Amino acid sequence: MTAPVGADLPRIKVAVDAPQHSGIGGPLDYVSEVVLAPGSLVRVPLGKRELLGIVWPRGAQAIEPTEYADPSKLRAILAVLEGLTPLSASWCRLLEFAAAYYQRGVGEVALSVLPPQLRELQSPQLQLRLKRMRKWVAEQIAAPVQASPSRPTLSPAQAEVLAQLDALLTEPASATAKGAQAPVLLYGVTGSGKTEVYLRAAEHALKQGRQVLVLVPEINLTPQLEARFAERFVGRVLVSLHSGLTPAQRLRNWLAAHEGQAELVLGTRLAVFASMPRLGLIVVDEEHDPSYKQQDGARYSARDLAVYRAHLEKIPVILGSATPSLESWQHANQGRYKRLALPERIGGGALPRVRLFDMRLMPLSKGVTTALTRPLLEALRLRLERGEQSLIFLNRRGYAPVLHCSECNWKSDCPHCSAWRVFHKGDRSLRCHHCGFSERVPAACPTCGNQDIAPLGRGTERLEEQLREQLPGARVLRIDADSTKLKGELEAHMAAVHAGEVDIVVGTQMITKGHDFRRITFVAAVNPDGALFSSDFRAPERLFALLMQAGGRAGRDAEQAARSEMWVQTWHPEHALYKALAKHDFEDFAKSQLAERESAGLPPFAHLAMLRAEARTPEVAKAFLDAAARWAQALPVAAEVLIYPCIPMSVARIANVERMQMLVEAPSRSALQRLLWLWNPELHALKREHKGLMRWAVDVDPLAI
Ligand SMILES: Nc1ncnc2c1ncn2[C@@H]1O[C@H](COP(=O)(O)OP(=O)(O)OP(=O)(O)O)[C@@H](O)[C@H]1O
Ligand SMILES: [Zn+2]
Repeated sequence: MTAPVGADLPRIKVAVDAPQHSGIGGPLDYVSEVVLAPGSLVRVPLGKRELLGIVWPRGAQAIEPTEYADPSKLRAILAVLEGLTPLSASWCRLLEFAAAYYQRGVGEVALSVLPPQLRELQSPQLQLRLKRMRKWVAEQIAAPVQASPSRPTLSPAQAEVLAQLDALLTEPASATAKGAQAPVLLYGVTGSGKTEVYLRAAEHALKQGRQVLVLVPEINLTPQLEARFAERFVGRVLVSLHSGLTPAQRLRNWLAAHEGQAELVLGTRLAVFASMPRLGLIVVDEEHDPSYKQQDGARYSARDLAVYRAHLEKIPVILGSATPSLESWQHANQGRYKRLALPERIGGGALPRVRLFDMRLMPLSKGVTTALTRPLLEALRLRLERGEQSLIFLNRRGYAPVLHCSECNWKSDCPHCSAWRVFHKGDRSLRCHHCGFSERVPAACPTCGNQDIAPLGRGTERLEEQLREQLPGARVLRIDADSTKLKGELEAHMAAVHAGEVDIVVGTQMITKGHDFRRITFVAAVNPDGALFSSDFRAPERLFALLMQAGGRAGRDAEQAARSEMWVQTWHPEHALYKALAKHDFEDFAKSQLAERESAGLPPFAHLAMLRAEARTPEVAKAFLDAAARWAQALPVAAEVLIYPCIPMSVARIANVERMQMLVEAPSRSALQRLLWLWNPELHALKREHKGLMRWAVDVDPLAI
C-alpha cells in the first residue's frame, strides 16, 4: 500500500537501515499525517521494501544533509509502532555520534543495535511482547528471596576508592548543573576486588532510582558476573544483553531496559547501545580488552562509546582493569581520567611468583616435546600431590596448526585462504579457522602419497593429549572454543573447575580472563613468544595484559597465594616485557611502551584509521586504494595527515577474497575526522568506478594493524 502523498503534510526525518554502501548517510524525509514524537518507531516504505525506521530528532548535527527530494515525491510512513516509549534524544545523539565517528550511516547503525525481532513486529504483536515483558518483570520481583545478601566488609583500599567515588556518585540526578565528570580508571591488580567496587557503586546509583549498565568483554564472563549481581541485588530486575540470547529473550530484555523496568543491564559490547531512560552509571570491566572493538559493520569501540555516553548523559563511568589500555592510562597520566588504584589483593594475598623458564637451557633432541618440559611436568606433579589445581595457557586451539609431509614438503594449506588448515584430531578434520572450510584428514599426503604425514607445532588438543600421557591419573580438562560449542558446556566445565573435579585446565585465552578461580595455584604459559616479534605495534601490550590476566588466576585464595606461581616458558627471558611481568610492574611496562609509542608517533600520540578494500584480485583492491590515496593527497587537510602505501592484510586472502589495507595517520582526532568526512562520499563514488571491487570499509582507531 503506497500511501497518499501530499506536499503540505508535515515532513519528518526517519532513520532507516540503508546500507552505507548505497551512500546514504543521514535520515530520510517522509511525511506523516499524525504528529510523531522523535524516537518513535515507524514502518516506512523504501523502494519496494517496507522497513522499520526511527523518527529522528531535528537538528541532527554531524550528519550529511540528504539531498532534498521533490516534496511531492515524498512518501508517507505506513504505520507507527504503538505502545512503545520513544527512544530518548540522548540515545539518538549517541547513535549519531557513533555513526559519524565510525563513518557509517546513522540509520544503519541505529537499526543494527535494536533487537532484530523488533523489525518484524506490527503494533499488536509488540503490545503482546510488552505485556509478556511486564509479566516476566513482575515474576522476577516476586521471586522468593533465598537469603538476604551479605556484603563483605570493604578492604581499606576498597573503602578509600569508594570514598573518592562517592563525590562522583552523589546526586547524579542534579548532574545537569554539575556538568560532565571525568571518567574513572579503576586500576586494580587481579583479585583486588574490583567487582565489589562495581557492586557498591551500582548500589549507590540504584538507591537513587537510576539504572546501571555493566559491560564485560565476553559472553563467557556474563554468567559469573550475572550471578554476583543477582545475589547482591535480590528483588531488583537484572537483564543481560549479548549475542548468546535467543531473539525473543533479547527483545524482552531490551524492552525491559528501554521501558525502565530493568534496573541493571549486564552485557557485551552491543549493550553499550541499550536504551536506558534513567541511566545513572556505566561500568566497563576489563576495559583494555580488544573484544570491546566491533570487527565488522560499524567498527565501534564499546569502551570509547561508553565514555562518550557518560559524558553525554553527565553520569559517572568506571573503567576497570589490572592492565589498562595505554590509551586510558595516558588519559589518566594527563589528568583527563581520574585514576583510582587497588594495589593489593584481597586478604593481603601475594600475586603469583613469576618464573621465566629459559627454553635455551633445554637439551634439543628429536622426540623431546618442547612444550611439556620436564621441569614443567615436575611442577605440575607437585601441585597434583598437594591437591591443587593448575592451569596451562596456550593460545592456539586444535591439535596442530598444520599437517606436514616430510617427503614432498606438502602442508595443509587452505585452498581458499592464505592460511594453514588446522588439524583437529577429535573429529579428524583439517579445518580453516578463517573461512571454515573443513575436510577429513587425508590418509596419505595428497601430493606424493606418503603415508607419514605429521602434525607440526601444537594446539590445546595436543597439549591435552600429552598431559594425559605424561601424567596418568590426572584429571585434565580442555576449555577452548571447540570444547564449549554446545550450549551449557562452558558453564558445566567451569562448574567442574570450581568444584575441584579437575586437576589441570588446558585452554586458550578464554580461561585467562576474569574468572574467580579459588583453587588454582599454578599457571603456565607454554608458548607465548610469538607476539614479541609481531609487526602489530599493539602486540606487546596485548601479550602483557594476557599474561598478567592468566597469572591473575593463580593464588586468588589468600591462604594459597604465598605458594602460587606463574611459569613462562620462553626463548627470550631477558626481554623487557617478561622482566616487567616478573615484577608485576604494569606501570613500568606502560611507561616504556608509551615512550616507544611517542617516539614512533603511534597511538595514543597519533590517531589512526585503516581503509580496507576487498576484491577477487589484489590488483583491483590496490587500484582502488591507490586512487583513494591520490584523491586524499590533493585535499588541504592532507598536509596534516600521513597516508601510507597500501599493503596486504596479515591474512591476505580469506575465502578467495583478497584483502588490502591502507593506513592513515593524523596528529589529532579532528584532522583525521575532517579527512574521513571529505573522503567518504568520494570513496562511494570510487567504488562505482572500480568494477571488481567487492567491499571497502574504514576502520577508525583500528586495533589490529
Ligand atoms: N572486601 C572484601 N572482603 C572479602 N572478600 C572480598 C572483598 N572484596 C572482594 N572479595 C572477594 O575477593 C575475590 C576477588 O575479587 P574480584 O573478583 O572482585 O577481583 P577483581 O579485582 O575483579 O579480579 P580480576 O581482575 O582478576 O577479575 C572475590 O572472590 C571476591 O568475592
Ligand atoms: Zn580458508
